[in-house]
Amino acid sequence: MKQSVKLIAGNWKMNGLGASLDEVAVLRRALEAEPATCRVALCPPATLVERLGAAARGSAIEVGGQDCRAEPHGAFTGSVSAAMLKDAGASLVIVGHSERRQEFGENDGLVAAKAEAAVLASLAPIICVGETLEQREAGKAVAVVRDQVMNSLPKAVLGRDFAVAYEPVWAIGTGLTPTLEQIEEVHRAVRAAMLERLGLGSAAAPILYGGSVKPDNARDILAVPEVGGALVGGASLKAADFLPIIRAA
Ligand SMILES: O=C(CO)COP(=O)(O)O
Repeated sequence: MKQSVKLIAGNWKMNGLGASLDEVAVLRRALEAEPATCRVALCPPATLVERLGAAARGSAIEVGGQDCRAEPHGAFTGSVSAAMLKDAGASLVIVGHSERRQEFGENDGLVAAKAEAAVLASLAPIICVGETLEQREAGKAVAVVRDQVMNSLPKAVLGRDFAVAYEPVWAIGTGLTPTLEQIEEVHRAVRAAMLERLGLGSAAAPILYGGSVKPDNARDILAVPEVGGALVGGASLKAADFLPIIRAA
């Protein structure tokens, strides 16, 4: 199923201080001069969500968080709830990024709970899945990703704004990408799993590709069937890199 409007989301990870908002101003001016034909979002560190929201206010740039706690509030030192991100001006939140699955031991059940918390707070979750290099080399990529989709998507996303992001762990920050055929194979499997899990109501939710998306490969990747956008790490930090990816959508 071809999506009409793609979503290009930038994940700044733990990069960016106040000065990075200059890049947002550059991006904003470029998009005001020539509007994007896709949705554009930036997910900065939590400390910058509010300021980035202010810098982007009135523009087409949406703001997102990079993670949220599944619980609405409580004694969870260092955590941020979905409602707090919403209150700070976010409209989206990434959940289940492989860096959190690996470094913080987050499993599919927790990711599903976070995605549910996000929709309850009226945030659109971007739910991440993806295989490790070991799993791909063992021929298990499709099975692993299918399993993650079946278990990381709560029923609560049905009828809501949400996206799934396929990010092969071995492609993140490495400059390596799967072939276009491999991307298509996994994206088709993700769509099939979404339909099996959630039914036809999930057909409009985009499936983003993430992992070493750059200005020079974005056009080809975004033209692959079932690729409904991109989740961009390193190349989202500078407007000069992010803008060509937006233009390729
Ligand atoms: O993890 C990613 C986005 O969430 C991808 O990061 P890179 O684009 O830097 O490979």
